[in-house]
Amino acid sequence: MSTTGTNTAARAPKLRRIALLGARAVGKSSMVLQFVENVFVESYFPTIERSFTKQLTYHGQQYEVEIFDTAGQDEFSIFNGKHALDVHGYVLVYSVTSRQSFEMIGVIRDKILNYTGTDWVPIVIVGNKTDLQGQRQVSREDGEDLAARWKCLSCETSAKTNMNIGRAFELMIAEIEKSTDQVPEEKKGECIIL
Ligand SMILES: Nc1nc2c(ncn2[C@@H]2O[C@H](COP(=O)(O)OP(=O)(O)OP(=O)(O)O)[C@@H](O)[C@H]2O)c(=O)[nH]1
Repeated sequence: MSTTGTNTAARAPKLRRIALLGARAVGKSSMVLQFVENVFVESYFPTIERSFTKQLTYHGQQYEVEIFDTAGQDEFSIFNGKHALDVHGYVLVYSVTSRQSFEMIGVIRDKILNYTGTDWVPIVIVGNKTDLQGQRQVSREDGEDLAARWKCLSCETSAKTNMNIGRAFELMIAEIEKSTDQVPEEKKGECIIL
């Protein structure tokens, strides 16, 4: 049976670019390393900026996902052209053991919205380090309530035990697809310039 152009296009991997942003040491690099290379490293090396690529299949569609692991932010970090990334979606990571890191994702989201001049961008909120239950400062409900307010998706993860790491990236793809479904066909695949 011959393959039509449309079917071929449907099977071609879609390129999706994702940036991980959050406070220092919340586990952004650990999440990416667990997702891409299935490893967890206990030692901490502050990130400057790295990118990784991984193929995944979601709802029968192949994706080539380019992931930008960014340097940890604090309230004084300048969010400007230095961090300029062409991305489709943002994974905002906090640690469930740090209230401050939870508050930081609000600061980062405001910077993204200011920078893009929009009131909504595809975001997934991720509360990492759930294996450290005794040190919790942010409840699951806090994360869910924030996601409801921001109209985005959220989940909790542990990069250490590999809990929900794949799911966090799948939710990001889902959120991006939700947004690209709402734009005309010829605009699909275009990126938001951050
Ligand atoms: N227990 C536990 N430790 C974690 C988890 N994820 C990361 N860590 C540890 O937390 C520390 C910081 O992890 P990184 O992945 O380097 O954090 P980061 O957010 O990339 O840090 P920056 O580069 O400063 O932005 C490291 O010592 C990790 O081993 C987790 O899920 N559970």
